[in-house]
Amino acid sequence: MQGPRPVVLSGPSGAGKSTLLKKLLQEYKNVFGFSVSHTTRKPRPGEVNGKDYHFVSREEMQKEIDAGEFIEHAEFSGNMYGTSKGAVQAIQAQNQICVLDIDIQGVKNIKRTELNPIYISVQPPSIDVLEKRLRDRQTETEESLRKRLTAACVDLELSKEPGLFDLVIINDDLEKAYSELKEILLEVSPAFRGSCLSPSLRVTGAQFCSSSPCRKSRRPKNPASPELSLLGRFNFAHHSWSAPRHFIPRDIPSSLIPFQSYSRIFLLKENKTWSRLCLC
Ligand SMILES: Nc1nc2c(ncn2[C@@H]2O[C@H](COP(=O)(O)OP(=O)(O)O)[C@@H](O)[C@H]2O)c(=O)[nH]1
Ligand SMILES: Nc1ncnc2c1ncn2[C@@H]1O[C@H](COP(=O)(O)OP(=O)(O)O)[C@@H](O)[C@H]1O
Repeated sequence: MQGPRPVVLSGPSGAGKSTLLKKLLQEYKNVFGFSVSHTTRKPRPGEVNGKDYHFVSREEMQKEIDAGEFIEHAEFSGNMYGTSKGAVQAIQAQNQICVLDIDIQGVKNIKRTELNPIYISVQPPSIDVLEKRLRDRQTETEESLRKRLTAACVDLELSKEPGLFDLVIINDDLEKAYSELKEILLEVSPAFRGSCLSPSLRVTGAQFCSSSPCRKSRRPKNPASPELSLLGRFNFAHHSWSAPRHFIPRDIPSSLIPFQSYSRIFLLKENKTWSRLCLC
């Protein structure tokens, strides 16, 4: 699989995955792409075939699974769900960060593949709150609500397995949970961090790059801005960073210190604030 590292959001039904994802996809339209799963469950009012899910029959889905077209699939609450290879490839072909919303069985199955995503668990503050949210959502029958609550208890127990998730978000206050999600992604996804730089910074960087040959590891003679500094260089041969410390002014926040996915890191100071500009 190519492209930026995908992101998996998992957690009990009703925990708030779709709500958080919608906000993320809305705020960062061309940065993230949603992996549209297949399911045999019936569409809910407002759900669009091909956008929310590919709604298919059990026979159709089984046929495609047998043909090896799925990365993973699972049975949840009496229906089949699965991620097709095509769903992920469609996002990666656009160089977007692919986001998957899958259950805990899917997480375990994806771990056996080479997809290598970042695993985030979204959890409710309590089972009682989860039940209330699911009831208020008005999408479930009493029977499917019961099944989801039972599955939620299993999910919350299994998700305690050390190392299964990279991070857990407790979705109590929505805005707080969303901020946490963005912070986590900024921390762990170089592709997201790169996309958060303002276009003006990127343009400055491009001009800067053209006037400064990529092979040179010293500070360029004529930087586009006197406040633009080369922070570090990744040595692909030794897989190590060289960050000449004397280039780093004291007021740079530690969150801007080099990350191993870039060959060069520049910093730009604008309005007294440091921004990182990453160039490969
Ligand atoms: N394994 C797996 N789980 C999926 C997939 N798509 C959705 N799910 C999970 O299936 C569960 C039920 O999804 P859904 O019926 O949309 O209900 P909701 O999560 O309560 O909105 C959720 O936990 C989803 O994360 C998939 O492709 N694979
Ligand atoms: N932090 C929150 N506080 C209150 N309600 C929330 C919160 N997050 C989500 N919800 C609501 O809870 C319900 C379940 O959220 P949803 O995103 O559909 O969960 P999931 O996709 O994990 O099944 C939705 O009606 C949603 O509007």
